[in-house]
Amino acid sequence: MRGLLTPGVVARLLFAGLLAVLTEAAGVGLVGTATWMIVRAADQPPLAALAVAIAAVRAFALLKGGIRYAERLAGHDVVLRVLADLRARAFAGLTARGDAAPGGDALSRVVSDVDAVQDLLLRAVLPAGVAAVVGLAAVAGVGAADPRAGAVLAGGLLIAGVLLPALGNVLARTGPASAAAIARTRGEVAQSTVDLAHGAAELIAFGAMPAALAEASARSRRLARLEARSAAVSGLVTGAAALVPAGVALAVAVLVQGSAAPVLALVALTVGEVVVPLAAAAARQGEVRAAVGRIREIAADAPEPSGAQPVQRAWAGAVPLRLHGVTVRYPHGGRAALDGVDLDLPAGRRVAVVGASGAGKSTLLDAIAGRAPVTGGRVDGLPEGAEPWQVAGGVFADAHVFHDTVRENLTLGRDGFGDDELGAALEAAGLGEYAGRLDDIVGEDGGRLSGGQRQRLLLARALLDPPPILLLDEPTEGLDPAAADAVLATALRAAGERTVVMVTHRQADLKLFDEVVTVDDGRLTATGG
Ligand SMILES: Nc1ncnc2c1ncn2[C@@H]1O[C@H](COP(=O)(O)OP(=O)(O)OP(=O)(O)O)[C@@H](O)[C@H]1O
Repeated sequence: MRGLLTPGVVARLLFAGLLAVLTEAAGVGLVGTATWMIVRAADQPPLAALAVAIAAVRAFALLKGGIRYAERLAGHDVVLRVLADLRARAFAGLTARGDAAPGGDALSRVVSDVDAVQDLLLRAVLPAGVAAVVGLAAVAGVGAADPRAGAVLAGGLLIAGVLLPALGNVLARTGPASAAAIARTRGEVAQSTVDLAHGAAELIAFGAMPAALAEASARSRRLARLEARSAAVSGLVTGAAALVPAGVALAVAVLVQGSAAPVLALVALTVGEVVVPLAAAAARQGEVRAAVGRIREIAADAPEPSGAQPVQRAWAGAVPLRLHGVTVRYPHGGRAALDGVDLDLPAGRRVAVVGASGAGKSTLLDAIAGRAPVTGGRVDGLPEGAEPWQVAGGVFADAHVFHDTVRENLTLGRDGFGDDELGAALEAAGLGEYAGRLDDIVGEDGGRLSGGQRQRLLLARALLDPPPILLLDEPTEGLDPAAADAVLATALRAAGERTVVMVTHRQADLKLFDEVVTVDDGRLTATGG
């Protein structure tokens, strides 16, 4: 994953791994010393003969707990840093793809796929590294004390730490409950949950809720069945792996003679337990790998972070723009939504855009604002160093109202707007009654506002810091004719000398504009003054 495993991250991972190795080593030391002490105590020696062992047991027990705590802190610290970075990239990647509203499947996948990376690091990469180091050291140590015991331990570790995880991995990748089938079904469940939540009112109004619920429940049950099968496979493999250390301990106890037998057997048991979780981790690897692949693909679209301070204000000064043969073709659309459009927008021009529904009016505004995929022609006039949104923007057809305060919906997190400026924007949009209620929450997508108030809030957002080219897509939709006239008049006054391009279906608006252009099937068919 590009740039994710920086030297700093790798160093932190290695540090967490080192602490994990020390924790396991302390655990093995604790078990070995305690067993030796118990065996030795059976001979009833003077207490002084056990003093060192007693001190060592205490020291190992304290060290194990202490280092385990530090290891958890270090491991989670590095993983949470990686996840924070990855999440930012994934969302930047989604934005760069131009998915204005990614579906429930895409959103839930970004969340769960990022969590899968956590699983990969914390449950697979770190434990596998730790198991390899601890296993090799233990085989060498036990082998030095008794070669046959060393060989049995090595065999047991290979079975529990390599063969059974490999088997779990293969089983999880094939068969009806494969990771891919689970991921697909989980995506379907996420999508239907989002649809149910967002469309509940319509589904109830049309009496379609029972059918939609039945379909969503069937999908959930299918997912539960697949997950149960997959859990059974991983449970069997993990169970088998858990039996191996016990078998190894038994074999060592039988093979080794004398007082070393219990010590080596229990050490083998403890070391064996270090590799047991690998089987479960490996059974999830198919799913985790698929998730990591998807998130890598999304994050690859993210632009490199520039490190520069974000620009927060609109471009100061007039900007004339000119569209030359602009063609827009949406990725999944059939024919061109805009087809070879020429339009001159000298500074201060007021242009009304009319046309039938679906003709391409909103797409024209999006092309001017640099939001639409322009596949042919060009838009000239963007000043050097200006971001497209600084030059042209306003009220778009797909504008979103955030489940936040009036203030946040106006500033969208940009700093430096005083309450007086916010109040003036609200007044200019005909929503003066909210000037004293800037901290009121407006509900999800403006659900606590009327349709007309929601529209005026979007207009106020556009008028707070208007760019040189103000784009308004039916800004007075939802208002009665008298209110629409009044709001448009004050909004145009607030726009001052700026260029205004406005989509409207209202004949009454046209007299306020220098030019009226008609869009028909993606083409500008007529212009009039
Ligand atoms: N994101 C998109 N992906 C694919 N096709 C799209 C997208 N947005 C718009 N279209 C298509 O482009 C064409 C023009 O749509 P546009 O929204 O510009 O029309 P409009 O004139 O603004 O319509 P209305 O008056 O109904 O808002 C339509 O055929 C529409 O289906």
